[in-house]
Amino acid sequence: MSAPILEFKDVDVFYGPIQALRKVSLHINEGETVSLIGANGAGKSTLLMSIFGQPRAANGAIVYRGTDITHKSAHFVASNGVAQSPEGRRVFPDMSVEENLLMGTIPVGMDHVDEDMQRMFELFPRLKERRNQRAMTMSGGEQQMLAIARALMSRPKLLLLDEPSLGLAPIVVKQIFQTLKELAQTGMTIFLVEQNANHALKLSDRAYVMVTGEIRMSGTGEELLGNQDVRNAYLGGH
Ligand SMILES: Nc1ncnc2c1ncn2[C@@H]1O[C@H](COP(=O)(O)OP(=O)(O)OP(=O)(O)O)[C@@H](O)[C@H]1O
Repeated sequence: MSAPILEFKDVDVFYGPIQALRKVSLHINEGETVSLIGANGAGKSTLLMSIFGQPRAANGAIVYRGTDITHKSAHFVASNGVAQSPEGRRVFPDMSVEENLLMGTIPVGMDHVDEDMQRMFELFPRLKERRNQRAMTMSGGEQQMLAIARALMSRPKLLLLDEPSLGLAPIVVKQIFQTLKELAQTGMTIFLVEQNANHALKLSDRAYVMVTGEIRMSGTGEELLGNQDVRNAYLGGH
């Protein structure tokens, strides 16, 4: 078993008087695909954003590659190999596909930009066809591909994905998850936050279930897919 690349140790996060994360402990090993599933408002996005210190953990520790990053800046975390495809994609609407991809190099500089852009176009051929198109004119699925590719432009050691299936048609979700599977097979470490438990659990080596800010269950993707409580709560009982 490889070493954890990321660990949460008893992390509490508050928004004013509201406690959004409660004593959260979890870990992600190098090369793993791990997902965090849970309902609306469970705290999944908060957990991802707390890796960048926004919001900051009030108690506990977040450790990345052996360094306590609990009080580090978002810039420190990003320039040390963590990249995120945020909830709602947040592509730069007036910029072209290529310009959006260039923005992804900001944390690390442009030394490998041509090579990396080619790599993104191989992973997402649809982006190659649309390289000069403004992001705002692209479909939701294409924007999602762009958000993932933009994150990959910094050559992350850990890729965070917040709800990549959100608002997309089932066939597009299938394509996105197929690409994530290919990415995982290259050895990329992926931490995925999803409401679409079915796709997330099928893709993942391991997963955690979050309910109102607490980790309630964990196991392999397969174990959780077969768990009746998980099926009732997140898979429509089937
Ligand atoms: N900026 C904020 N200020 C106050 N409360 C917040 C803020 N952001 C999130 N919360 C609250 O924290 C809790 C967790 O929200 P969070 O967005 O992390 O959940 P989530 O599981 O990602 O849900 P969703 O899938 O709907 O995004 C919710 O009760 C939410 O209302």
